[in-house]
Amino acid sequence: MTTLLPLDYLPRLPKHRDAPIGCIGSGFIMADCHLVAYRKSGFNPVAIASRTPAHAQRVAERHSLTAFDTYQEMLASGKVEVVDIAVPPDTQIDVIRNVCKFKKHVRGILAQKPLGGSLAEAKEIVQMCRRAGITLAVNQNMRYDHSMRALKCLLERGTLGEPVLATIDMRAIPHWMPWQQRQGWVTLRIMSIHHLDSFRMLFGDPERVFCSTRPDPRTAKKFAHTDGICLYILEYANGLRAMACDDVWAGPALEGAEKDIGIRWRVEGTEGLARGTIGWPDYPHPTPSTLDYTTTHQPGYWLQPRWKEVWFPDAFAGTMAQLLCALEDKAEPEISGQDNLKTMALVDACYLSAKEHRAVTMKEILRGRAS
Ligand SMILES: NC(=O)C1=CN([C@@H]2O[C@H](COP(=O)(O)OP(=O)(O)OC[C@H]3O[C@@H](n4cnc5c(N)ncnc54)[C@H](OP(=O)(O)O)[C@@H]3O)[C@@H](O)[C@H]2O)C=CC1
Ligand SMILES: O=C1CO[C@H](CO)[C@@H](O)[C@@H]1O
Repeated sequence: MTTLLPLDYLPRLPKHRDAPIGCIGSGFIMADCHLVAYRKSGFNPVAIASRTPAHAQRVAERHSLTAFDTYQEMLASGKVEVVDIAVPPDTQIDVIRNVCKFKKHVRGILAQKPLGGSLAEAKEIVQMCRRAGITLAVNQNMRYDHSMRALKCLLERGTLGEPVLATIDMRAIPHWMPWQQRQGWVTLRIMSIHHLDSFRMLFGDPERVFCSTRPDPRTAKKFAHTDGICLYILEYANGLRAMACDDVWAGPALEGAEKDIGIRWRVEGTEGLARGTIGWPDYPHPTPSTLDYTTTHQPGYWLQPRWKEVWFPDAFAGTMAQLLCALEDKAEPEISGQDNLKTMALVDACYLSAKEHRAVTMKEILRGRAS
């Protein structure tokens, strides 16, 4: 008989959910994901401001918030204790610098990924928040994808034994954001950052990375870039190898050929094998992530737990919850700004490895050599 032990695939929620949240930015991710998840979880978003007041007003009406013409006015109102930011990465440092001026009222900031335009900027953001006494968390929300959390639970229980080989195979076309063009980034700092961060959450920090990239033929028609299709291998001291193929081209699927879109992952351990999918945003159809596993502890079966929650928007409850819990516990958030510097460093290691066609250690990047 198969026994399916319950897996902890949901985030820990704070005891009190009434900390007033002020939102900065009113684009896709704020309007369709953060705020939807916060309302579902009983959190307390109260206000919003953006660059264009009419955009903030529109989202305020949809989610029953007070709109302010500028985020400085919102912060000066004294009504906000937690600030949720979703603006383009190259504008995030200035926004955070200004939020820190309101340290009298603001206790926590949830910043979007990537934390800054570079590792150096991310370090500055971490220092600014520390000096202001504000708790900084990062919205690296793939860590709260339900299949990733369930997988982490299996690893912690030893169901898979020692991890030997982990792979992520992404064949999916993200929505492009206009600010990516001025950065010249397509994949590593936008999408691979989730996979690199998830590998860190699951297995810890690797020693070095080998990365190879090429332009994505579709996006190359819009702007020059190097990091379209990205392949990378992480080497861990204990022998584990983690590898990803982030193919945001995914073949000529938008040019008339059939689509084969999705993110698949697999972890092979000495005592078990897990495989799964990350539910790719497919509005209006919710596509939950999946997990199947088999283990020598219960031979002869695939176990297939399922759930109804989806990565977008439900995982955004987790990233806000980790900040609210940290404020409640007076502790560091699970994805603190400080922790996220290592993910930013890993992204830089990938850029440098691809540029110089060699292995790059995390130490080399953390010591100061950036791409
Ligand atoms: N964790 C995740 O899974 C995801 C994270 N993201 C991240 O979220 C961020 C935003 O992405 P997304 O919503 O898709 O982008 P959009 O381009 O849709 O929205 C960006 C928003 O930021 C506002 N804005 C721009 N500059 C400023 C500024 N200086 N001050 C205040 N507001 C500003 C814009 O204002 P306005 O419209 O008012 O002019 C707009 O509302 C990015 O960093 C992206 O990487 C995005 C998708 C998923
Ligand atoms: O972080 C991200 C996660 O997936 C999205 C899917 O459209 C991306 O656009 C985004 O940047």
